[in-house]
Amino acid sequence: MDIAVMPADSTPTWWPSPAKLNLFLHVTGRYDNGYHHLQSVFQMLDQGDRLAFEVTDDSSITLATPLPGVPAQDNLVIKAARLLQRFTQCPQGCVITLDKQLPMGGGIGGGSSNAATTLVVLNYLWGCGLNDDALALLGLQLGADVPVFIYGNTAFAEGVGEQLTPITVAPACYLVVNPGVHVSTPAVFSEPELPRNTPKIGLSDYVFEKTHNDCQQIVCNRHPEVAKLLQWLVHYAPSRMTGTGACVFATFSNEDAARKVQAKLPANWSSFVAKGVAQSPLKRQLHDVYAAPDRH
Ligand SMILES: C[C@@](CO)(OP(=O)(O)O)[C@H](O)COP(=O)(O)OP(=O)(O)OC[C@H]1O[C@@H](n2ccc(N)nc2=O)[C@H](O)[C@@H]1O
Ligand SMILES: Nc1ncnc2c1ncn2[C@@H]1O[C@H](COP(=O)(O)OP(=O)(O)O)[C@@H](O)[C@H]1O
Repeated sequence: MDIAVMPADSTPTWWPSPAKLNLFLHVTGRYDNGYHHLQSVFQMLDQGDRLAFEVTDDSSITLATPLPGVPAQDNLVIKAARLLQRFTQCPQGCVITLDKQLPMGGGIGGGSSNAATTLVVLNYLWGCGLNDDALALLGLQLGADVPVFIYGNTAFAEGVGEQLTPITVAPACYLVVNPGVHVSTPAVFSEPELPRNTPKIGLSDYVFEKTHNDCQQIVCNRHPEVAKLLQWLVHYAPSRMTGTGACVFATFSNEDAARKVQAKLPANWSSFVAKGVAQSPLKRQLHDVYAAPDRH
């Protein structure tokens, strides 16, 4: 799989819904409600899905492009649109088109990003007037990873991933590989052997080599294909699993180097190459739209 760069000027207006990587993921404790206290760096990528929105005068919300295996009422795009409509009592509705490129359930945040793009763009198109903090709070009801996509910055994260501080990391190009196995996030977090006491680090202490992903060993034990992929990739570049898996990323200083290794990948592993960006393409596009002189 090779994901095309998202155009900002095609018709209909496409809105980016980028992927993320967890450059590291430490589990530092557990809340009373069972959720885990995490530390992570969310790296925004320049590649992802894209969505288009057509506003309607009635209140119906429709997804024109259903996802195989995901009933419409469970699709995070529909859930996000309904949540915003209910919260703001907006009388308008919409028809949404989702161009799905990212593998689902791979730890690269596709569903959460789709929800965030829906909240951010409908807030603009419906004229709801919510700020990012309000949208992030709404988004958190849909998933722990939604707020980072609302703010759209590469960020150091704490809490369940909602306490975010922008961070500057070294420019890099990533080869993201999908081993093709499905890993359940709740299953990983309910594993008795999951390390849950990793000492906290400060934002300024973050160094890739001195951090790790606490979920990686558990996932490798349960899914040998992930372990095999990691063993293959580390031969070429520093590599790590993202989130609760199953995707794995290898880090390169430039696109050519990433593409050379991509060309050597065994055919059973799909992959894409993406650049790390400080600000998500969604936020850049939104900024341009708000800055346009003819906006109504
Ligand atoms: C851990 C991360 C890192 O990015 O994994 P990935 O999903 O990206 O792989 C995410 O924060 C996941 O966020 P998200 O996928 O939105 O998770 P949610 O729907 O909120 O939670 C799914 C389930 O995971 C567990 N969970 C999730 C987040 C957290 N901090 N502690 C938990 O224990 C809970 O059992 C929860 O019911
Ligand atoms: N719009 C959507 N895109 C992707 N997955 C979705 C969407 N709506 C609901 N889901 C469900 O959410 C699950 C997690 O999706 P995703 O965010 O892609 O993975 P992850 O949280 O591992 O990065 C999927 O397996 C799917 O069942």
